[in-house]
Amino acid sequence: MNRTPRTLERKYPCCQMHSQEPLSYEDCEATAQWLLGHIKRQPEIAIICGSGLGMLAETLEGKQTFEYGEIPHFPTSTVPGHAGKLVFGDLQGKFCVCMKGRFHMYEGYPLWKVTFPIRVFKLLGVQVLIVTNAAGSLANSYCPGDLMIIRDHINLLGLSGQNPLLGPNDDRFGPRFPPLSDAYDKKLRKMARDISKRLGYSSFVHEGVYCMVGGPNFESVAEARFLHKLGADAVGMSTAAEVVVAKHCGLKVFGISFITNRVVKEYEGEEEVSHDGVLEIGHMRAATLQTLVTELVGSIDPNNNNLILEEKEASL
Ligand SMILES: O=P(O)(O)O[C@@H]1C[C@H](O)[C@@H](CO)O1
Ligand SMILES: Nc1nc2[nH]cnc2c(=O)[nH]1
Repeated sequence: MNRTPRTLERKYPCCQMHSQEPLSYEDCEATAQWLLGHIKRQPEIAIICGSGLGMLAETLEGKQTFEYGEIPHFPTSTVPGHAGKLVFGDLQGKFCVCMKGRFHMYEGYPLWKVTFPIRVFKLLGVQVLIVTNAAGSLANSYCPGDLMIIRDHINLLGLSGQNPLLGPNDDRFGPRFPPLSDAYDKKLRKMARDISKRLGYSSFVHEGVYCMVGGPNFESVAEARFLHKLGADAVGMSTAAEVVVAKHCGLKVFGISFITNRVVKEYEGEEEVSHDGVLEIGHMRAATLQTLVTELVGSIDPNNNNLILEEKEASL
């Protein structure tokens, strides 16, 4: 029985999504074909811009921009700091596609819808996915404004049965049981560490474990302590589901978190986290993340299995 009242569906289109079947391979192909009919060539690298980090998309050269609403089957962004635009253009000589705004489960979208763009990117010819997000720090040594290269993730939703790959598997995307032990590409992580060193960023660039929770509330003190004990260094409301789908369809993945706040782990503390605070820190220090991602894109050879541009290899 469909329990979503029609008036609610009209006001919040994302409520309607719950009553739909997951989008098929053919739907993804239709979206990819529509985009290929509008862009000059196939993108090699996709970048997902997290909360408040969309300015990176503005640095692309020869930009072509599409509102999510005009792209067949695309959901729409409902969160401040997520503009809802897909931007194609050149970055460091690579043709890239940037999601200026992503989708979250707390907006009312099922995870297969949240991750739909990843499969479209694969069908567009993308080989490398760069995911960025805003996250709160659990590790005591991290400060707001720091960056964390994602070494691994804890997909708390996945562990509790909320996975974008639930349901019949379409082998054209990938295997029924994809391995996730090497989710965040080792070479890309090393490249990012080396670039951070060269840029003088080492003191505020960490490498750690990201935990995805459902949100939209920020953590209680007991939850924060629990996640820290589990081994998470940072927590956010995105990314892991996107990475599961990216690995399932064979993309190479690099992930980086922008630490916007400390997650409160003490009952005596005065700090309180807010989305406005997250956006404010994001704007203040977004340039450093932008520089690091731009340099990384410049060092990647998406067509080389080794991923590293030969002339850059010597300088790293
Ligand atoms: O899209 P991301 O993961 O960057 O967004 C984070 C998590 C929440 O959506 C929001 C909280 O302020 O920022
Ligand atoms: N869950 C969660 N997501 C965030 N996104 C930015 N900061 C936070 C945080 O403290 N917790």
